[in-house]
Amino acid sequence: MSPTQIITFPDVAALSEGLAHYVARISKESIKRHGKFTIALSGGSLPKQLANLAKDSSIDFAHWHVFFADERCVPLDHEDSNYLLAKTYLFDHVPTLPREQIYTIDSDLVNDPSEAAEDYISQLAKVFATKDSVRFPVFDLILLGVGPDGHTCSLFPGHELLEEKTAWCASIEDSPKPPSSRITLTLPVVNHAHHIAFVAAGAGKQDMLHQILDSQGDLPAQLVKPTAMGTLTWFLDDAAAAKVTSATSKGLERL
Ligand SMILES: O=C(O)[C@H](O)[C@@H](O)[C@H](O)[C@H](O)COP(=O)(O)O
Repeated sequence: MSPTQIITFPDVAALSEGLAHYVARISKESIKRHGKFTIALSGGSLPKQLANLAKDSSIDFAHWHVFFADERCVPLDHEDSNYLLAKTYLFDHVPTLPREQIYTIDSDLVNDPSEAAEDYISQLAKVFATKDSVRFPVFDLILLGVGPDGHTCSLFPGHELLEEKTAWCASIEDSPKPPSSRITLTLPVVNHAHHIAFVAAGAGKQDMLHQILDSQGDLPAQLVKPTAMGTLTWFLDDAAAAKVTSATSKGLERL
């Protein structure tokens, strides 16, 4: 497994710039390699940090296929919707990204999370071939956030969903972070991605990041371990990284 890279930036503005460079690079490499770029986005503070991507005219959004690493079971225009956040900060500013290549939760199924997860698996299968022909989707890039309890996607500490070994997407109806009903990519899907990047900023994440990055454990974010060919990169601002003692490299120097 390739080693984890931890990259730090002086502030959130610099982090967003560095993240945009990184996403643009992987988008180019992926489109060159297989004619498309498959990406999964998280919610929380992440979509706002992607706004710089819309300013990069070298990005070929026409070949993007966008999924959600997790989604809340709410209508797409609800204030809790991760799709709405991504639309507000990114999709509305990139008219070249075809709307049919943005794969959202089916808003008719938000009252039935397990049906919504099944439907999302079918949507994944359209892009990643059928469930029978591939074991797991291999995303070019999955962008993750991390919560103060060490959760990522909608995979929470101690939750039975961490044991899921075969499903591509699963539902959860007892999420400790509201809203309680969600769908989420599973750990095997996350770990099969070519590139996985965590993005975290702010002093409120210092202690959790120290625990995640400087020790071994079974917090959901610690269970994100790319399979053989994958890379794992952490994008942190200095405030979030203040207590991390593992080797870090400085922002754009490395990118
Ligand atoms: O739908 C969600 O709730 C998110 O996808 C979740 O997994 C998020 O990424 C983390 O909670 C970090 O959130 P912040 O970036 O807001 O701290």
